[in-house]
Amino acid sequence: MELVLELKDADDWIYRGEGAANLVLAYSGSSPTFVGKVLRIQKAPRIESPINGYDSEDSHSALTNDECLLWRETEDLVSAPTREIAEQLYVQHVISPLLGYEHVDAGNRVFLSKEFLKTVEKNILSQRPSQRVDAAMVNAQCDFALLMSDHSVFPYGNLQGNFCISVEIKPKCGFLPVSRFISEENDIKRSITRFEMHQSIKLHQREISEISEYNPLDLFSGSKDRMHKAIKALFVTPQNNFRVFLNGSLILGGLGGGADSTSCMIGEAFENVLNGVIQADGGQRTSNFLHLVTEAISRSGLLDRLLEVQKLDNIDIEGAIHAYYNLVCQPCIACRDLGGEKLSARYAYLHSMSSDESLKIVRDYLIAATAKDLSLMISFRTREDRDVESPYNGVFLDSTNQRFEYKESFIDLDMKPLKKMELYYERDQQIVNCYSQM
Ligand SMILES: O=P(O)(O)O[C@@H]1[C@@H](OP(=O)(O)O)[C@H](OP(=O)(O)O)[C@H](O)[C@H](OP(=O)(O)O)[C@H]1OP(=O)(O)O
Ligand SMILES: Nc1ncnc2c1ncn2[C@@H]1O[C@H](COP(=O)(O)OP(=O)(O)OP(=O)(O)O)[C@@H](O)[C@H]1O
Ligand SMILES: [Zn+2]
Repeated sequence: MELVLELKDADDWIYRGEGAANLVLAYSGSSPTFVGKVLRIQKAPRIESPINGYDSEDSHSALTNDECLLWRETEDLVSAPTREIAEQLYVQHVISPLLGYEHVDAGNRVFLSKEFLKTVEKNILSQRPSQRVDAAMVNAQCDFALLMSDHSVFPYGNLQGNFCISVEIKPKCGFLPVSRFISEENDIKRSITRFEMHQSIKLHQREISEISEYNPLDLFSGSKDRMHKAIKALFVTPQNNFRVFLNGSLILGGLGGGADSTSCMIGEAFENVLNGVIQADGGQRTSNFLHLVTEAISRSGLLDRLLEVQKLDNIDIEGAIHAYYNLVCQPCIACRDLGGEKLSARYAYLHSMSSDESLKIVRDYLIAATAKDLSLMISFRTREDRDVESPYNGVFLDSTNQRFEYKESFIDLDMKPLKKMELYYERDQQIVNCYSQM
């Protein structure tokens, strides 16, 4: 049976957060169908741009012809009647096998009445960050949303008296590119992470107020000490890379966007909120909690799996862009901009590839792009010794003598539009140039 949300349901849905493309609402009512779920609603930018994949004329059509070619091996995806359905199938058939079905929820479609959408948008307006409000609104043309597990709680509610504390990490790209197609001018990319370089342009454009202390290479290093260093850095400079929720309420980081660095006051407030969650004296709870997160992440090995998917980008955008122009059968803008016979010769190899090879490069690049932009949510609750049948992994925190169990899920697994390849190429150059100048 199709689920439909109508005006009468609107007040049960409260603001949980948002990114650039979607608004996420949590359920506060009592219907068993929705308890423990979130609703992910598409947004529409106030200024449309086809290059971002946003084009109202296009938004209800399915994939473009070139995208059908790209994803032709995933048959269902190509025959999907709308782009939204294709995107859901992408998560199911392309991403889940790579990241693990048990860590991915592709969601179920729920229909929304216009009145529901309008009322919800009005109800949550005051909680949305102003820059997100200025950039986009609810997509009124879209009459459905995705109903997904709320990863900041455990399914079927918490055991009595128990809590759920969850951490959301957007790790970004965890490796340095080694592609031979990176030009000499951009050699810096081989030694400085994209994340670090991106900070310069973000600072310059006042998107952030301070440079992050976080280094993705530490998080993905496999060394527990370095992972811990990364988690501590994320805590200090959460930006849009780190959030903590207690029973679904945000207790650290920015709701719907980035957050300023963690001041002493915020740090103290966080330490106080952890009272009753982490059994330690004041002053030690945060530190123990960050150890707990490190322990869980390093045990699970999920970041190794994620890194493998990110590394499907193995020739860098400076290589993949040429394959893109092969695929769309257009003159290569990258070769045009690079100019000079010597440079063109370097890329001639890419332009002489078979169409299957070009397709594979671009497909892998776009899958990697999803993996570089997703977030990982890890939720913890205490485990009693008697909970032996629990389906979740356990972790023991020596310093507090507490046993926890945790589950890990990936969110934000959107398919990136093929057209975005051009933007990726431009952005890559901008990031390197800005970093080099500063
Ligand atoms: O390119 P990046 O690294 O800036 O990533 C974009 C993200 O910026 P970030 O650097 O994480 O602050 C950006 O995040 P914010 O809006 O900055 O929170 C989006 O996730 C964007 O994806 P999409 O356009 O919503 O599909 C992301 O775009 P994609 O590159 O993943 O397509
Ligand atoms: N299944 C979920 N369970 C709990 N919280 C969620 C879930 N999905 C999303 N959220 C919350 O909502 C926020 C926005 O969701 P999401 O990242 O999917 O938006 P987006 O617009 O696609 O992001 P981006 O800007 O990266 O494209 C997340 O940062 C997270 O805090
Ligand atoms: Zn080229």
